[in-house]
Amino acid sequence: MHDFTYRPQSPRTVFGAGALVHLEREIDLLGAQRALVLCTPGQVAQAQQVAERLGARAAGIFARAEMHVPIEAARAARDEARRLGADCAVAIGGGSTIGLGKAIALDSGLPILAIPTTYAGSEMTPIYGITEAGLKTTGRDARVMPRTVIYDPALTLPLPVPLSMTSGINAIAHAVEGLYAPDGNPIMDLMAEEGIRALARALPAIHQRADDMEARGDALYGAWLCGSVLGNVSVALHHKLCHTLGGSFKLPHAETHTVVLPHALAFNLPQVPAAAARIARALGGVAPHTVAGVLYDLAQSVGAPVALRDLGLREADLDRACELALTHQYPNPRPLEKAPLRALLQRAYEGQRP
Ligand SMILES: NC(=O)C1=CN([C@@H]2O[C@H](COP(=O)(O)OP(=O)(O)OC[C@H]3O[C@@H](n4cnc5c(N)ncnc54)[C@H](OP(=O)(O)O)[C@@H]3O)[C@@H](O)[C@H]2O)C=CC1
Ligand SMILES: O=C(O)/C=C\C(=O)CC(=O)O
Repeated sequence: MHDFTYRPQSPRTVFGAGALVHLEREIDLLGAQRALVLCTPGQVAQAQQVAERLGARAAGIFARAEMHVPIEAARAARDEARRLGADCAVAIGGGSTIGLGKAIALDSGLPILAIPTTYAGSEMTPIYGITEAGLKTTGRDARVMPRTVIYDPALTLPLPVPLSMTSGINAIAHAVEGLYAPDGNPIMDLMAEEGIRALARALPAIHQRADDMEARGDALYGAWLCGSVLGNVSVALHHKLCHTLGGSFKLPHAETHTVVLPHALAFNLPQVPAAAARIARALGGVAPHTVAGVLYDLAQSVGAPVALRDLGLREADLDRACELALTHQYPNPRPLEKAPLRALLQRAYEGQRP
Protein backbone atom coordinates (compact mmCIF):
# COMPACT_ATOMS: atom_id res chain seq x y z
CA MET A 1 0.00 0.00 0.00
CA HIS A 2 1.46 3.40 -0.98
CA ASP A 3 1.78 6.00 1.75
CA PHE A 4 3.83 9.10 0.92
CA THR A 5 4.15 12.87 0.74
CA TYR A 6 5.97 14.25 -2.30
CA ARG A 7 6.82 17.82 -3.24
CA PRO A 8 8.98 17.65 -6.38
CA GLN A 9 12.14 19.73 -6.31
CA SER A 10 13.95 20.04 -9.59
CA PRO A 11 15.84 22.65 -11.60
CA ARG A 12 14.89 23.45 -15.19
CA THR A 13 16.79 20.79 -17.16
CA VAL A 14 18.06 20.96 -20.73
CA PHE A 15 19.56 17.70 -22.01
CA GLY A 16 21.21 16.67 -25.28
CA ALA A 17 24.43 16.23 -27.23
CA GLY A 18 25.50 19.79 -28.07
CA ALA A 19 23.04 21.28 -25.54
CA LEU A 20 25.66 23.86 -24.58
CA VAL A 21 24.40 25.89 -27.58
CA HIS A 22 21.38 26.76 -25.43
CA LEU A 23 23.50 28.50 -22.80
CA GLU A 24 22.75 32.06 -23.95
CA ARG A 25 19.01 31.34 -24.12
CA GLU A 26 19.10 29.89 -20.61
CA ILE A 27 21.05 32.87 -19.26
CA ASP A 28 18.40 35.12 -20.86
CA LEU A 29 15.67 33.14 -19.12
CA LEU A 30 17.43 33.73 -15.81
CA GLY A 31 17.46 37.44 -16.62
CA ALA A 32 21.22 37.54 -15.93
CA GLN A 33 23.71 39.98 -17.44
CA ARG A 34 27.01 39.18 -15.70
CA ALA A 35 27.91 35.52 -15.16
CA LEU A 36 30.87 34.40 -13.06
CA VAL A 37 32.13 31.12 -14.54
CA LEU A 38 33.39 28.55 -11.99
CA CYS A 39 35.69 25.57 -12.62
CA THR A 40 38.55 23.50 -11.17
CA PRO A 41 42.11 24.55 -12.07
CA GLY A 42 42.35 21.71 -14.62
CA GLN A 43 39.19 22.69 -16.51
CA VAL A 44 39.99 26.30 -17.42
CA ALA A 45 39.81 25.53 -21.15
CA GLN A 46 36.18 24.37 -20.84
CA ALA A 47 35.38 27.42 -18.69
CA GLN A 48 36.92 29.69 -21.32
CA GLN A 49 34.72 28.05 -23.96
CA VAL A 50 31.72 28.97 -21.81
CA ALA A 51 32.98 32.51 -21.21
CA GLU A 52 33.55 33.04 -24.95
CA ARG A 53 30.03 31.87 -25.68
CA LEU A 54 28.72 34.40 -23.15
CA GLY A 55 30.79 37.24 -24.58
CA ALA A 56 30.09 40.51 -22.78
CA ARG A 57 27.88 38.67 -20.30
CA ALA A 58 30.88 36.79 -18.86
CA ALA A 59 32.00 38.69 -15.75
CA GLY A 60 35.09 36.50 -15.26
CA ILE A 61 36.38 33.01 -14.48
CA PHE A 62 37.06 31.74 -10.96
CA ALA A 63 39.14 28.56 -11.32
CA ARG A 64 39.70 27.54 -7.70
CA ALA A 65 37.04 24.89 -7.12
CA GLU A 66 38.28 21.92 -5.09
CA MET A 67 36.82 18.84 -3.47
CA HIS A 68 34.64 19.32 -0.36
CA VAL A 69 34.55 23.13 -0.82
CA PRO A 70 37.11 24.57 1.63
CA ILE A 71 35.63 27.66 3.31
CA GLU A 72 38.59 29.75 2.09
CA ALA A 73 37.71 28.97 -1.57
CA ALA A 74 34.02 29.66 -0.87
CA ARG A 75 34.85 33.06 0.70
CA ALA A 76 37.20 33.99 -2.15
CA ALA A 77 34.54 33.05 -4.72
CA ARG A 78 31.88 35.07 -2.89
CA ASP A 79 34.23 38.08 -2.79
CA GLU A 80 35.03 37.72 -6.48
CA ALA A 81 31.33 37.49 -7.39
CA ARG A 82 30.67 40.66 -5.40
CA ARG A 83 33.72 42.52 -6.79
CA LEU A 84 32.70 41.71 -10.38
CA GLY A 85 29.05 42.54 -9.81
CA ALA A 86 28.04 39.03 -10.94
CA ASP A 87 24.31 38.36 -11.08
CA CYS A 88 24.65 34.62 -11.67
CA ALA A 89 27.24 31.83 -11.51
CA VAL A 90 27.82 29.25 -14.22
CA ALA A 91 29.42 26.16 -12.68
CA ILE A 92 31.02 23.86 -15.27
CA GLY A 93 32.52 20.70 -13.80
CA GLY A 94 31.80 18.00 -11.26
CA GLY A 95 30.42 18.03 -7.73
CA SER A 96 33.33 20.15 -6.49
CA THR A 97 32.65 23.01 -8.89
CA ILE A 98 28.89 22.85 -8.47
CA GLY A 99 29.49 22.71 -4.69
CA LEU A 100 31.45 25.95 -4.92
CA GLY A 101 28.53 27.56 -6.75
CA LYS A 102 26.23 26.35 -3.98
CA ALA A 103 28.47 27.90 -1.33
CA ILE A 104 28.14 31.26 -3.10
CA ALA A 105 24.38 30.86 -3.42
CA LEU A 106 23.96 29.89 0.24
CA ASP A 107 25.40 33.22 1.26
CA SER A 108 24.07 35.50 -1.47
CA GLY A 109 21.14 33.81 -3.20
CA LEU A 110 23.01 34.18 -6.53
CA PRO A 111 21.29 31.96 -9.14
CA ILE A 112 23.39 29.05 -10.40
CA LEU A 113 23.38 27.53 -13.84
CA ALA A 114 25.15 24.16 -13.64
CA ILE A 115 26.83 22.29 -16.48
CA PRO A 116 27.86 18.94 -14.98
CA THR A 117 30.80 17.07 -16.49
CA THR A 118 30.85 14.13 -14.04
CA TYR A 119 28.05 11.82 -12.89
CA ALA A 120 28.01 12.84 -9.18
CA GLY A 121 24.53 14.39 -9.36
CA SER A 122 25.06 17.48 -7.17
CA GLU A 123 23.38 19.70 -9.78
CA MET A 124 19.97 18.16 -8.98
CA THR A 125 20.12 18.57 -5.20
CA PRO A 126 19.59 21.29 -2.60
CA ILE A 127 22.46 19.72 -0.62
CA TYR A 128 25.58 21.76 0.09
CA GLY A 129 28.83 20.86 1.83
CA ILE A 130 31.49 23.24 3.17
CA THR A 131 34.73 22.29 4.94
CA GLU A 132 36.17 24.46 7.72
CA ALA A 133 39.11 23.53 9.94
CA GLY A 134 39.02 19.96 8.64
CA LEU A 135 35.33 19.49 9.41
CA LYS A 136 32.80 19.15 6.60
CA THR A 137 29.30 20.46 7.29
CA THR A 138 26.47 19.48 4.98
CA GLY A 139 22.94 20.77 4.87
CA ARG A 140 19.91 21.20 2.66
CA ASP A 141 18.75 24.64 1.56
CA ALA A 142 16.50 25.52 -1.38
CA ARG A 143 18.73 28.55 -2.14
CA VAL A 144 21.59 26.34 -3.33
CA MET A 145 19.58 24.29 -5.82
CA PRO A 146 20.74 25.32 -9.32
CA ARG A 147 18.00 27.16 -11.22
CA THR A 148 19.01 25.59 -14.54
CA VAL A 149 21.06 22.53 -15.51
CA ILE A 150 22.47 21.94 -18.98
CA TYR A 151 23.50 18.32 -19.58
CA ASP A 152 25.69 17.98 -22.65
CA PRO A 153 27.23 14.51 -23.02
CA ALA A 154 29.85 15.93 -25.42
CA LEU A 155 31.39 17.81 -22.48
CA THR A 156 31.94 14.53 -20.61
CA LEU A 157 34.05 12.94 -23.35
CA PRO A 158 37.35 14.10 -21.76
CA LEU A 159 36.37 12.76 -18.32
CA PRO A 160 39.04 10.09 -17.69
CA VAL A 161 37.67 6.53 -17.79
CA PRO A 162 38.62 5.62 -14.17
CA LEU A 163 36.80 8.70 -12.85
CA SER A 164 33.88 8.02 -15.20
CA MET A 165 33.50 4.56 -13.65
CA THR A 166 33.66 5.63 -10.00
CA SER A 167 31.55 8.73 -10.60
CA GLY A 168 28.88 6.58 -12.25
CA ILE A 169 28.87 4.23 -9.25
CA ASN A 170 28.59 7.28 -6.95
CA ALA A 171 25.37 8.06 -8.84
CA ILE A 172 24.14 4.46 -8.56
CA ALA A 173 24.62 4.74 -4.77
CA HIS A 174 22.19 7.69 -4.62
CA ALA A 175 19.54 5.57 -6.36
CA VAL A 176 20.19 2.49 -4.22
CA GLU A 177 19.69 4.42 -1.00
CA GLY A 178 16.71 6.27 -2.49
CA LEU A 179 15.00 2.91 -2.93
CA TYR A 180 14.92 2.31 0.82
CA ALA A 181 14.61 5.91 2.03
CA PRO A 182 11.86 6.48 4.60
CA ASP A 183 10.75 9.56 2.63
CA GLY A 184 10.84 7.83 -0.76
CA ASN A 185 7.88 7.67 -3.12
CA PRO A 186 6.80 5.78 -6.26
CA ILE A 187 8.20 8.40 -8.65
CA MET A 188 11.60 8.25 -6.97
CA ASP A 189 11.50 4.44 -7.17
CA LEU A 190 10.92 4.59 -10.94
CA MET A 191 13.71 7.14 -11.39
CA ALA A 192 16.11 5.18 -9.19
CA GLU A 193 15.52 1.91 -11.01
CA GLU A 194 15.89 3.53 -14.42
CA GLY A 195 18.99 5.45 -13.27
CA ILE A 196 20.72 2.27 -12.11
CA ARG A 197 19.74 0.53 -15.35
CA ALA A 198 21.16 3.33 -17.52
CA LEU A 199 24.46 3.52 -15.62
CA ALA A 200 24.93 -0.25 -15.39
CA ARG A 201 24.53 -0.33 -19.19
CA ALA A 202 26.68 2.72 -19.89
CA LEU A 203 29.74 2.15 -17.70
CA PRO A 204 30.99 -1.07 -19.35
CA ALA A 205 30.48 0.60 -22.76
CA ILE A 206 32.50 3.70 -21.74
CA HIS A 207 35.14 1.41 -20.25
CA GLN A 208 35.43 -0.22 -23.67
CA ARG A 209 35.42 3.05 -25.59
CA ALA A 210 35.74 6.41 -23.81
CA ASP A 211 34.37 8.38 -26.79
CA ASP A 212 31.17 6.33 -27.18
CA MET A 213 28.72 9.26 -27.34
CA GLU A 214 25.69 7.02 -27.00
CA ALA A 215 27.06 5.55 -23.78
CA ARG A 216 28.16 8.96 -22.49
CA GLY A 217 24.61 10.19 -23.05
CA ASP A 218 23.20 7.15 -21.28
CA ALA A 219 25.52 7.69 -18.30
CA LEU A 220 24.57 11.36 -18.02
CA TYR A 221 20.88 10.42 -18.28
CA GLY A 222 21.46 7.97 -15.41
CA ALA A 223 23.27 10.68 -13.45
CA TRP A 224 20.32 13.04 -13.91
CA LEU A 225 17.90 10.40 -12.61
CA CYS A 226 20.08 9.33 -9.68
CA GLY A 227 20.92 12.94 -8.75
CA SER A 228 17.21 13.76 -8.80
CA VAL A 229 16.60 10.92 -6.36
CA LEU A 230 19.34 12.23 -4.04
CA GLY A 231 17.74 15.68 -4.20
CA ASN A 232 14.36 14.43 -3.08
CA VAL A 233 15.00 11.77 -0.42
CA SER A 234 17.16 11.07 2.63
CA VAL A 235 20.23 8.89 2.46
CA ALA A 236 21.34 6.18 4.89
CA LEU A 237 24.29 4.11 6.11
CA HIS A 238 26.13 4.03 2.78
CA HIS A 239 26.33 7.82 2.45
CA LYS A 240 27.13 8.17 6.15
CA LEU A 241 30.11 5.82 5.80
CA CYS A 242 31.35 7.65 2.71
CA HIS A 243 31.01 11.06 4.34
CA THR A 244 32.91 9.74 7.39
CA LEU A 245 35.68 8.19 5.31
CA GLY A 246 35.94 11.21 3.01
CA GLY A 247 35.60 13.89 5.68
CA SER A 248 37.76 12.40 8.44
CA PHE A 249 40.28 10.28 6.51
CA LYS A 250 40.45 12.31 3.29
CA LEU A 251 39.53 9.37 1.08
CA PRO A 252 38.58 10.31 -2.51
CA HIS A 253 34.82 10.80 -2.91
CA ALA A 254 33.71 8.73 -5.91
CA GLU A 255 36.19 5.92 -5.29
CA THR A 256 35.02 5.58 -1.68
CA HIS A 257 31.40 5.32 -2.82
CA THR A 258 32.47 2.62 -5.27
CA VAL A 259 34.16 0.47 -2.63
CA VAL A 260 31.57 0.90 0.13
CA LEU A 261 28.35 0.47 -1.88
CA PRO A 262 28.28 -3.37 -2.20
CA HIS A 263 29.02 -3.74 1.51
CA ALA A 264 26.46 -1.21 2.73
CA LEU A 265 23.88 -2.77 0.42
CA ALA A 266 24.68 -6.30 1.63
CA PHE A 267 24.28 -5.05 5.21
CA ASN A 268 20.80 -3.61 4.54
CA LEU A 269 19.60 -6.18 1.99
CA PRO A 270 17.62 -8.50 4.30
CA GLN A 271 15.55 -5.50 5.48
CA VAL A 272 14.73 -4.11 2.02
CA PRO A 273 13.27 -6.81 -0.27
CA ALA A 274 11.31 -4.38 -2.48
CA ALA A 275 14.45 -2.28 -3.11
CA ALA A 276 16.45 -5.45 -3.81
CA ALA A 277 13.87 -6.54 -6.40
CA ARG A 278 14.09 -3.19 -8.23
CA ILE A 279 17.91 -3.16 -8.14
CA ALA A 280 17.92 -6.74 -9.43
CA ARG A 281 15.65 -5.78 -12.36
CA ALA A 282 17.82 -2.76 -13.13
CA LEU A 283 20.93 -4.96 -13.18
CA GLY A 284 19.45 -7.19 -15.86
CA GLY A 285 17.21 -9.56 -13.96
CA VAL A 286 19.69 -11.08 -11.51
CA ALA A 287 18.48 -12.78 -8.32
CA PRO A 288 17.61 -10.11 -5.71
CA HIS A 289 19.77 -11.70 -3.00
CA THR A 290 22.85 -11.38 -5.28
CA VAL A 291 22.67 -7.63 -6.06
CA ALA A 292 25.48 -6.59 -3.71
CA GLY A 293 27.85 -9.10 -5.31
CA VAL A 294 26.72 -8.07 -8.80
CA LEU A 295 27.55 -4.40 -8.03
CA TYR A 296 30.95 -5.51 -6.72
CA ASP A 297 31.52 -7.45 -9.97
CA LEU A 298 30.45 -4.42 -12.03
CA ALA A 299 33.05 -2.25 -10.28
CA GLN A 300 35.77 -4.87 -10.66
CA SER A 301 34.96 -5.52 -14.32
CA VAL A 302 35.44 -1.83 -15.21
CA GLY A 303 38.72 -1.57 -13.33
CA ALA A 304 37.34 0.42 -10.39
CA PRO A 305 38.77 -0.03 -6.87
CA VAL A 306 37.09 -2.57 -4.57
CA ALA A 307 39.18 -2.23 -1.37
CA LEU A 308 39.49 0.70 1.05
CA ARG A 309 43.14 -0.23 1.66
CA ASP A 310 43.82 0.70 -1.98
CA LEU A 311 42.40 4.20 -1.36
CA GLY A 312 44.93 5.01 1.36
CA LEU A 313 42.96 4.03 4.48
CA ARG A 314 45.05 2.37 7.21
CA GLU A 315 43.73 -0.74 8.98
CA ALA A 316 44.37 1.09 12.26
CA ASP A 317 41.76 3.69 11.20
CA LEU A 318 38.90 1.18 11.04
CA ASP A 319 37.95 1.35 14.73
CA ARG A 320 37.77 5.14 14.63
CA ALA A 321 35.81 5.09 11.36
CA CYS A 322 33.32 2.70 12.97
CA GLU A 323 32.93 4.96 16.03
CA LEU A 324 32.39 8.03 13.85
CA ALA A 325 29.84 6.25 11.68
CA LEU A 326 27.87 5.35 14.79
CA THR A 327 27.62 8.99 15.92
CA HIS A 328 24.88 11.22 14.47
CA GLN A 329 23.53 8.24 12.53
CA TYR A 330 21.51 8.73 9.36
CA PRO A 331 18.17 6.84 9.40
CA ASN A 332 18.87 3.29 8.18
CA PRO A 333 16.60 0.32 7.49
CA ARG A 334 18.76 -1.98 9.66
CA PRO A 335 19.69 -0.65 13.10
CA LEU A 336 23.41 0.04 13.41
CA GLU A 337 25.39 -1.93 15.96
CA LYS A 338 29.08 -1.78 16.55
CA ALA A 339 30.17 -5.37 15.83
CA PRO A 340 28.41 -5.86 12.45
CA LEU A 341 29.40 -2.35 11.31
CA ARG A 342 33.04 -2.96 12.23
CA ALA A 343 32.90 -6.26 10.33
CA LEU A 344 31.44 -4.45 7.30
CA LEU A 345 34.33 -1.97 7.38
CA GLN A 346 36.87 -4.80 7.64
CA ARG A 347 35.39 -6.50 4.57
CA ALA A 348 35.39 -3.22 2.63
CA TYR A 349 38.97 -2.58 3.73
CA GLU A 350 40.09 -5.97 2.45
CA GLY A 351 37.96 -5.81 -0.69
CA GLN A 352 36.05 -9.05 -0.04
CA ARG A 353 33.20 -9.82 -2.43
CA PRO A 354 29.91 -9.60 -0.47
N1 LIG B 1 25.83 18.19 -2.78
C1 LIG B 1 25.56 17.12 -3.47
O1 LIG B 1 24.40 16.80 -3.74
C2 LIG B 1 26.69 16.29 -3.92
C3 LIG B 1 27.97 16.70 -3.66
N2 LIG B 1 29.04 15.98 -4.10
C4 LIG B 1 30.37 16.50 -3.77
O2 LIG B 1 31.09 16.69 -5.01
C5 LIG B 1 32.45 16.37 -4.82
C6 LIG B 1 32.87 15.27 -5.76
O3 LIG B 1 32.43 15.55 -7.07
P1 LIG B 1 32.92 14.69 -8.30
O4 LIG B 1 32.07 15.07 -9.42
O5 LIG B 1 33.04 13.27 -7.92
O6 LIG B 1 34.41 15.15 -8.51
P2 LIG B 1 35.07 16.58 -8.80
O7 LIG B 1 34.09 17.61 -9.11
O8 LIG B 1 36.04 16.81 -7.70
O9 LIG B 1 35.81 16.23 -10.11
C7 LIG B 1 36.89 15.33 -10.06
C8 LIG B 1 37.91 15.70 -11.11
O10 LIG B 1 37.35 15.44 -12.37
C9 LIG B 1 37.99 16.24 -13.30
N3 LIG B 1 37.01 16.58 -14.31
C10 LIG B 1 35.74 16.98 -14.12
N4 LIG B 1 35.14 17.10 -15.29
C11 LIG B 1 36.03 16.77 -16.23
C12 LIG B 1 35.99 16.69 -17.64
N5 LIG B 1 34.89 16.92 -18.34
N6 LIG B 1 37.11 16.33 -18.28
C13 LIG B 1 38.22 16.03 -17.61
N7 LIG B 1 38.32 16.06 -16.28
C14 LIG B 1 37.23 16.44 -15.60
C15 LIG B 1 38.53 17.43 -12.59
O11 LIG B 1 39.92 17.43 -12.79
P3 LIG B 1 40.87 18.72 -12.62
O12 LIG B 1 41.16 18.79 -11.16
O13 LIG B 1 42.01 18.33 -13.46
O14 LIG B 1 40.14 19.88 -13.08
C16 LIG B 1 38.24 17.17 -11.14
O15 LIG B 1 39.29 17.41 -10.28
C17 LIG B 1 32.61 15.97 -3.37
O16 LIG B 1 33.04 17.09 -2.65
C18 LIG B 1 31.20 15.55 -2.97
O17 LIG B 1 30.99 15.64 -1.60
C19 LIG B 1 28.88 14.83 -4.82
C20 LIG B 1 27.62 14.36 -5.09
C21 LIG B 1 26.41 15.06 -4.68
O1 LIG C 1 29.05 16.03 0.86
C1 LIG C 1 28.35 16.73 0.13
O2 LIG C 1 28.79 17.71 -0.49
C2 LIG C 1 26.94 16.40 0.03
C3 LIG C 1 26.45 15.26 -0.47
C4 LIG C 1 27.25 14.29 -1.12
O3 LIG C 1 28.44 14.38 -1.25
C5 LIG C 1 26.53 13.13 -1.67
C6 LIG C 1 27.45 11.99 -1.86
O4 LIG C 1 27.94 11.44 -0.86
O5 LIG C 1 27.71 11.64 -3.02
